[in-house]
Parts: sequence; C-alpha cells; structure tokens
Amino acid sequence: MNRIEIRELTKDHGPRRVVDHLTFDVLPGRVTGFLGPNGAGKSTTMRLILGLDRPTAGSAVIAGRRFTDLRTPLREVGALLDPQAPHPGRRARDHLLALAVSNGIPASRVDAVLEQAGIAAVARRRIGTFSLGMRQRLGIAAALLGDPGILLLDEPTNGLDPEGIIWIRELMRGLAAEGRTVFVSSHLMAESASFVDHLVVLGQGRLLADTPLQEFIDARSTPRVRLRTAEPERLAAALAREGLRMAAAEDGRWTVDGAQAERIGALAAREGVAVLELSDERASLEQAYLDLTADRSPFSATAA
Ligand SMILES: Nc1ncnc2c1ncn2[C@@H]1O[C@H](COP(=O)(O)OP(=O)(O)OP(=O)(O)O)[C@@H](O)[C@H]1O
Repeated sequence: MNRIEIRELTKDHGPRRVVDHLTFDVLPGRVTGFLGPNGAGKSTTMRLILGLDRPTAGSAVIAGRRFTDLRTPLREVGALLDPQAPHPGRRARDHLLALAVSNGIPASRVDAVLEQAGIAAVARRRIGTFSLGMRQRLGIAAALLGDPGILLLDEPTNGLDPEGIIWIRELMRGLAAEGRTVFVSSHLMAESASFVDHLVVLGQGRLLADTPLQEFIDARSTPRVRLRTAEPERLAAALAREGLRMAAAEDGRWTVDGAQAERIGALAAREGVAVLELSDERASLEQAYLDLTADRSPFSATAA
C-alpha cells in the first residue's frame, strides 16, 4: 500500500506544459531520487501528488487513494515542501503540537520527532529566529510526526551544512530500510548519488529515466582506464592495433576510453610492456546526468 502511482500526470500553467504525461511508480523500501534541472517540474509534481494543485490530466495515487481522499493524511504521508511555510512568530514545539492535535496524533510524538530531527534544544525558540538549515529540520520533524509509511521531501538538503547532509542521508536510508517509501527531489546529482537507490529523472516536465542508480551509471558512461607506463609508445602502438587510443592525462598518466583494466592489463602482458599503474576509472554520475538533461534544461548553457 505504501506506494505512489503516477499515471499520465499532466499540468499546464496557461499555455505552458509544466508536467507532461508522467507515468511511474515510487516503491517502498528504497530511496527514490526525483532529479532534474531547475524548472523541470519536480515541485509541481510533488504538489500534484499532495493534492495542492489539480492536474490538467492524469492521476496521482498515494497509499491507494488520491491524497485528498486520505482520512488521516499525516499518518500516511509526510511531506516537506516549503521550509519557510510555518509562521515565524510560532515556537517550533507549538507549531508541531498544533499539527499533532489537528491530526489526532499523540503529543508524545512531538518530542520524539524534535529529538529525531536534532532540534530538541531549540524547540522553544520562535521559528523566525531559525536558520534555513534549522527550518529544514523542523520541516522534516513535521513530516515524521504521523510516523507515515510514505515521505515526500522536496530538496531537503537545501541549507543544510555538511553534517546536516550526512544526518539526512542516514535518516532517509534508515526510513527506507524500515520499509517506508522515500521520494526525495534534488537538482544536485552528485549529492543525491550518496543516498538514492533508484532514480526518476525529469527534463522539461517529461520522464527521462526511471531506473536503479547503478544501471543509470552503467548505461550512460563509457568505461575508461587510467594507467602509467614506462613505455608509452610501444603500448600505444599495441592498443592502436586493437582499435584503442591512448590519450595523455595529467601527471604523466594516460587514459584509454572504451576498455576495462582487465583487457589492457592482458594486452600489455602479451606485449611485454611494463605497466606501473592500471585502474578502471569510476564513471561520473554527474556527467551522465548532465549529458541526459543538458538539452532539457531552460538554462542548458549553464548546465552544460
Ligand atoms: N503557479 C505557476 N504558474 C505558472 N508557472 C508555474 C507555476 N508553478 C510553477 N511554474 C513553472 O513551472 C516550471 C516547473 O517548476 P517547478 O517548480 O515544478 O520545477 P522544479 O523542477 O521543482 O524546479 P526547482 O529545482 O527550481 O525547484 C517552472 O518553469 C515554473 O516557472
């Protein structure tokens, strides 16, 4: 039941199509990253899932129903959308307490989530005095309040310091390990790679990829070997006979595209060329993502 089902979801704002026939599922037990350049339509999709916007066409079903038909929404779905939303004059604890009371959630949960979000010490301070990072933590505390099976987090790492980012990474991984559905948006691929199992990538409102993280990397990056040798000319000649090209890299090292270390090592051994260093280069997820989304971003000049 803890799944999100998106079918042909479409949203127009005036003449502009912001979300374009999206179809995908978000499944429990893993962290699904919702990625795309600025303006791709991620926040709009989340708003549609949460019933804050009406779709032009298509549907978003969460925990088996439309969000607006859920009887106790906070107990089924926790969401972090806009950390600036809570009233600045309210004290953090009072804000959570009001949410709890209006949703039939026991007050004891308030202290539990304040603790879990690492803001118990500032619980009696007014929200207006909070930094963006503290507001993000408060937003996450609110999302966790009803102990929901599904979490939707829009750019939760915004404003967090490195320690905060590690904290949220561990939190999301822990929630997924408990069997919950975690759907988290970001426009930063490199950062997301450390906590995401599965990727849904959006570009100009359209679905570009719906795939496990590792498959995404493997499918979009050519293998590359980095090596050091005392006899570059001989090795280059031997590689050329196999249709491979050796290119000079920094610090006197060389790279070979389109091959793996195993093949280059065997070839060098056959030729009797001494290889001093040989390794497969890790494919860059960031590059794969930029390649995929480059021409789908309204700001592609900067994205590329
Ligand atoms: N109420 C609205 N009226 C008109 N256009 C809108 C409205 N809401 C969003 N848009 C436009 O829809 C597009 C998608 O916006 P959205 O906020 O969903 O993107 P996003 O992927 O979440 O981007 P970001 O990473 O910058 O948050 C943007 O071009 C935005 O300007």
